[in-house]
Amino acid sequence: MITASHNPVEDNGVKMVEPDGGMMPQSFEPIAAELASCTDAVAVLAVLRERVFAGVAIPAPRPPHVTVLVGHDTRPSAPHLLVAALDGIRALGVHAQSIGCVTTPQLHFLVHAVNASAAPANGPATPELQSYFDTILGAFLQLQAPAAGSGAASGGQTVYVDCANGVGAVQLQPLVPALAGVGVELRLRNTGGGQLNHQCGADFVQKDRKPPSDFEDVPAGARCCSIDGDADRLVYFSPVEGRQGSARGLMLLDGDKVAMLAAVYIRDIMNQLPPDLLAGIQVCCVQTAYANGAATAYLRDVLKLPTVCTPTGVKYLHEAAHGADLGIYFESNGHGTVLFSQELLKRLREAGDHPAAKELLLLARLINQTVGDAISGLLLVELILRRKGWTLADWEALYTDLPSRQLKLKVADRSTITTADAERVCVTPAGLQDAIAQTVSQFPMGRAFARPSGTEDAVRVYAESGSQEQADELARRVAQHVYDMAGGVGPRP
Ligand SMILES: CC(=O)N[C@H]1[C@@H](OP(=O)(O)O)O[C@H](CO)[C@@H](O)[C@@H]1O
Ligand SMILES: [Mg+2]
Repeated sequence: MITASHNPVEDNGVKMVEPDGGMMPQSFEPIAAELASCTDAVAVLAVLRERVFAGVAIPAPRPPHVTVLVGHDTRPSAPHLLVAALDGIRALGVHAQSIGCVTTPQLHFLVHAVNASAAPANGPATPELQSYFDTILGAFLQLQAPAAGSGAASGGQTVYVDCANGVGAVQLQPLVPALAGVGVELRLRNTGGGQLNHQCGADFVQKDRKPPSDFEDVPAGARCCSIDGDADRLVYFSPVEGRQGSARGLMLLDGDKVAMLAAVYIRDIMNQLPPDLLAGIQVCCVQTAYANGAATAYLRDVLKLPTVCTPTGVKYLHEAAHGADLGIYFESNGHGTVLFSQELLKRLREAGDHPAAKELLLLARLINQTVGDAISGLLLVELILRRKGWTLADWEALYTDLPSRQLKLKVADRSTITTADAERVCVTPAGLQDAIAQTVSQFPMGRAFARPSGTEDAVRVYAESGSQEQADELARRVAQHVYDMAGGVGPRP
């Protein structure tokens, strides 16, 4: 998948999808990093010979029935990178096929689907994007029909969608008429007229806490959501009038809130299943250190669901969620999904006509099982809110986020900072963790950590405390410790 996701339009990159539709294995990361830093074709070939094709001729004998599918997002650099990618794959003796401008999760879904379906005698099945909509949207339409006599609300609902000027603007189109038919009016904004991810998109909304561009006329209190440039992240929000002429703000329902909504709903359905069906079935919610402390407390104290904390990055969350029969994982920034194990699906199928079992089986179709998916996530949220008859305010009221602050700073060499305990504790440089802990102890409900970013040359600091001012001050003081003890460069925070 040729995309740089939520990053600026001038960036581009590659996400690799495994034959089962999963993410690139971590063991390939060092090789991918070497390939990415090659400066010419000779160097690329050398890495391929030594690290990938060790001992095999290039081009290798063409493997029968092997096809590499290539998708891309809306970046202007996509067309020439697409040609380069297709040429490169074919030069290795492998069949390559472009499937055009698709979302990252659609590509994951299609790769999984072609490999999971029985291959016809003359080669693998042809990937059809329609199968994605048939599965995900089809399941939504079946699920949204309220059970007879349930009295679930089915009134009209308008949802403003910030498409980040990315591929979601194209791929959400088929949903518009389908959802209109069941009383949900999607109004797509930032559909390509402006710059990709600039002042818009899930990353902007979640980090800057401001309504995106092209939302000036959207009324305060409206139901809105925002996806990122390759449509694998989703956050909900509602514009809030600024006080006395100040800029408008927003009520944010981030990935943590999406996870809790999904957890509440799934727990309710599971409670309707016969207990023996669930014997030995493990449910797990996976979060990172960035999950708001109030969300973690809600999981533990109200939902009483087991939770796991992993390092930042969906590959870790996905892996941990796979370890359970039902794994719910979302990063606060809106990337995540709900995974069902084969064992759970088997038991649900065996339960025959049990309404709760049928509902969970449909949910496993509605929810993209390969990777976090903004389109599938939007349908999941709309389904749950409709089923519960909830507004965004009802959803937001599940728990109250602790005020938090994220900031980043530069140090000479961020690898001098190493962490443990899912990045919540600094191991080196010596003394940094003690300094952070000492500062945190002075703040009510204080929690803070610092970690080197995996994607940027920066150290990220996260803090939460009883008030916004305290969270801001705690983050600043932790950043000062990092600056002083880990070789900060530029102005001191
Ligand atoms: C705090 C934060 O949002 N970190 C992001 C960011 O990782 P860093 O390692 O923090 O740079 O990019 C990752 C890839 O998109 C995403 O998975 C992760 O959640
Ligand atoms: Mg993305």
